[in-house]
Amino acid sequence: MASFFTQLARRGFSSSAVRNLVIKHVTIIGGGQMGAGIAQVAASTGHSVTLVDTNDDILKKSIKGIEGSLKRVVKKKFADKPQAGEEFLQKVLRNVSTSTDAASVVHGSDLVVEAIVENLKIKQDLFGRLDMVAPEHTIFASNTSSLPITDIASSTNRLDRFGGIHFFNPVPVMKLVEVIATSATSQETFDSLLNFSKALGKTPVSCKDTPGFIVNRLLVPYLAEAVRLHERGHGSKEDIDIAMKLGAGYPMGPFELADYVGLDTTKFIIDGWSEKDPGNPLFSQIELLNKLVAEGKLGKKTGEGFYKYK
Ligand SMILES: CCCCCCCCCCCCCC(=O)CC(=O)SCCNC(=O)CCNC(=O)[C@H](O)C(C)(C)COP(=O)(O)OP(=O)(O)OC[C@H]1O[C@@H](n2cnc3c(N)ncnc32)[C@H](O)[C@@H]1OP(=O)(O)O
Ligand SMILES: NC(=O)C1=CN([C@@H]2O[C@H](COP(=O)(O)OP(=O)(O)OC[C@H]3O[C@@H](n4cnc5c(N)ncnc54)[C@H](O)[C@@H]3O)[C@@H](O)[C@H]2O)C=CC1
Repeated sequence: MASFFTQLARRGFSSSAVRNLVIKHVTIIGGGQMGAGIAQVAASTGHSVTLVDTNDDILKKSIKGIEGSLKRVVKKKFADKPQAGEEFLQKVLRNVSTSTDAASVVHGSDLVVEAIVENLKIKQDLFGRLDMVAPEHTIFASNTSSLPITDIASSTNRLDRFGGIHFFNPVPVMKLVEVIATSATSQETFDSLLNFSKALGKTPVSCKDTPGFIVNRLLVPYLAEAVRLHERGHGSKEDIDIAMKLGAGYPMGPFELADYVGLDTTKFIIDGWSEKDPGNPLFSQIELLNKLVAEGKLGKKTGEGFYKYK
């Protein structure tokens, strides 16, 4: 059945008539680490989710990943009730459907969350196409790590219904969501994204549309400096990782974390920022990172990055 807001939109009410959209159906585009994690958490909290990627093989892998991660959650949450745990798992999986054609599934969506490759042009192309077919009331949001939400939104005609919703990896575990408003994001859209984040059991913080928002503006220079410190011969990867875990209390050292995030995504972020701010030494090229990415060593997801995982 169409949601209340879909019905409103069909009757010609624009988003400005809707004070705070209650999000029920979510389309998530990109079934990689982040998209699959967001889909899992949204489905676990009773949302109906359509997960989109470029082909069925990737989507099968995404669903398998969601199932594996859910099993870890269920094992903990339903430790004394395995039958109830199994029922919960099956119910959550039933909340997720998949598609390789975003344009054909967004018609029923209250919210589209994009979690595809960190490339401005590709994100703009996607949202530009979806803007033509999505209902009036549908909110668009990007999970970008580093790109300006304003630039991504510029390919659409729904600047008031466009914001950033930045999750952290692994999504089922990390409690934070950064909600980003551009100068054109309406208060209704922003509130809907904040409430959606809370409905997922996360703690949202409000961010401006500035490079890296809050967390990555602080995290990226730290990670980059860790590699430079190593390149200068001032510490082994292993010692730097141990030092930051045992000395600063971080759950992962910088090299472990970069491998976990993905070195391709890491390189997209550094390249994008150094292009925008070429003189800034914080974002200068990192030879070791470039070499690993050129060799297809993208971190944990490919079995090797700074470390080996096989
Ligand atoms: C060096 C290169 C420099 C280049 C410079 C440029 C860098 C640019 C990079 C920018 C990156 C930007 C990315 C971004 O936008 C934002 C981010 O997401 S940053 C990443 C944030 N994440 C973290 O910091 C993660 C830190 N790590 C951890 O918190 C833990 O290590 C982790 C939870 C991942 C694993 O914990 P650990 O104790 O090691 O392992 P366990 O297996 O025991 O797990 C603990 C606990 O958590 C549960 N769990 C783990 N993973 C999942 C999962 N996928 N699904 C469900 N549950 C999971 C597990 O079951 C355990 O639960 P218990 O209750 O303890 O049993
Ligand atoms: N990896 C991380 O730790 C974090 C990443 N992010 C951001 O989330 C986004 C995704 O990152 P990951 O999930 O790590 O990447 P990933 O590489 O694991 O997954 C990206 C997925 O998007 C798919 N894809 C690419 N183009 C597409 C298109 N046009 N239509 C549909 N699907 C498409 C790919 O096939 C792939 O499955 C990026 O913008 C990244 O910056 C945000 C927070 C943390």
